[in-house]
Amino acid sequence: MPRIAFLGPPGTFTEQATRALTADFDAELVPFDTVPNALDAVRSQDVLAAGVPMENSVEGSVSATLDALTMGEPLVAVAEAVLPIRFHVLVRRGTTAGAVSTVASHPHAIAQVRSWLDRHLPEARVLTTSSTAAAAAEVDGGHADAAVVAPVAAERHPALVPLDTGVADVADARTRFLLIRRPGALPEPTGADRTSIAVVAHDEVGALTEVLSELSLRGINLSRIESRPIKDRLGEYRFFLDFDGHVADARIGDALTGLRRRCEEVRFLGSYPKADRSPASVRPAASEQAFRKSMEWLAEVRAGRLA
Ligand SMILES: O=C(O)C(=O)Cc1ccccc1
Repeated sequence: MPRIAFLGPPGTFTEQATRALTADFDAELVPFDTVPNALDAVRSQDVLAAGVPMENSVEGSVSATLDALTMGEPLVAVAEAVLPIRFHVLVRRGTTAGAVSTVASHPHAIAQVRSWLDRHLPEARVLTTSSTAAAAAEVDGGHADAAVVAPVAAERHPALVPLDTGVADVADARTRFLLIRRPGALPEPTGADRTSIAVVAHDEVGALTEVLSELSLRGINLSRIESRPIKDRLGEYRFFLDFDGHVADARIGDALTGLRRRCEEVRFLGSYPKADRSPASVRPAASEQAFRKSMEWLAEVRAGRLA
C-alpha cells in the first residue's frame, strides 16, 4: 500500500485534505512534523507523495510550502483540494476563558481567528506551533491552555473540550492543498486544469512585466502570483505563478518555452485538475486548433509552398 505523507500530527486540516486527495486508492497516511520534512520524504522515496497546505483565502500562501518546493530535487503537484476552514478552540476540562493565559496554534490558524481572540481571550499570549494538531497536543500535555484546531482534532483528544466551535473571523475562509509527487507521468488534461511554476526573472527593467506578457499574450488566465525572496541575494525574488491550463495545451507549452528563453530559472511545479473543475476559458486565437493551424502554415512557408 503506498505511503502518503501529510503535515501532522494526526488531526490536522492537511490530514483531512490528504484523505480527500487519496480517496481513489488505498493509502497509508504518515504524519510528518513539518512540510519540508514531508517533501523530503517524497524526494528520498520514503513515501510516494505528500499532502501539503498551499494557500489560504485569509492569510495567503504558506511560505514554508513554497520554499520547500523549490529547494532540493524537483517535485510536482498532481492534485488539488480546497477545504472550508472553521476552528474549534479546545481547552482542558474545567478551564474557563478567564483562566486561559496561553493559546497555541499554527500561524495561519491564529491569523484567521484574531478578532475572536481579541474578543474572547484578549489577555492570552499566543504560542505558535507547527500545526493545529500539534497545538492540541500542547494543551493535552499542559504546555498551553487553549488550542485553535481543526474540528477533527477534538476526536483525537478526548480529554479536551471546546471553549467554542465554528470559530472563524471570515465565514467562508478556504485553504487550498496539493498532493505532491516526484516528477513522472503527468495527470491527463481535463480542460479544467491548473499549472504551477516558479520563475526567477533576470534582474533588469521590465522583467516581471515581460514574464506576465508571455501569459497574457496567449490568453492565459493567471490565478495567483506570489513572490518569495531568493535567500542568498537581497532584493531578488522567485515568483510563483498559477494559471489555468495544462502543460499539454499548446498555449501553455508555448508560454513556457517563452518563459524558459526569457528567465534565469523556470521550475515546472505541475499541471493538475482544479478542485472546482471550472473549465478554462480559451479565446479563439489561443485554442488548440488555432495553434495547430498556425504551425501547419509555418511548415508550408518553410517548405516554400506558399507564394
Ligand atoms: O495545522 C494544520 O491543521 C494544517 O493543516 C495547516 C493549516 C493551518 C490553518 C489553516 C489551514 C491549514
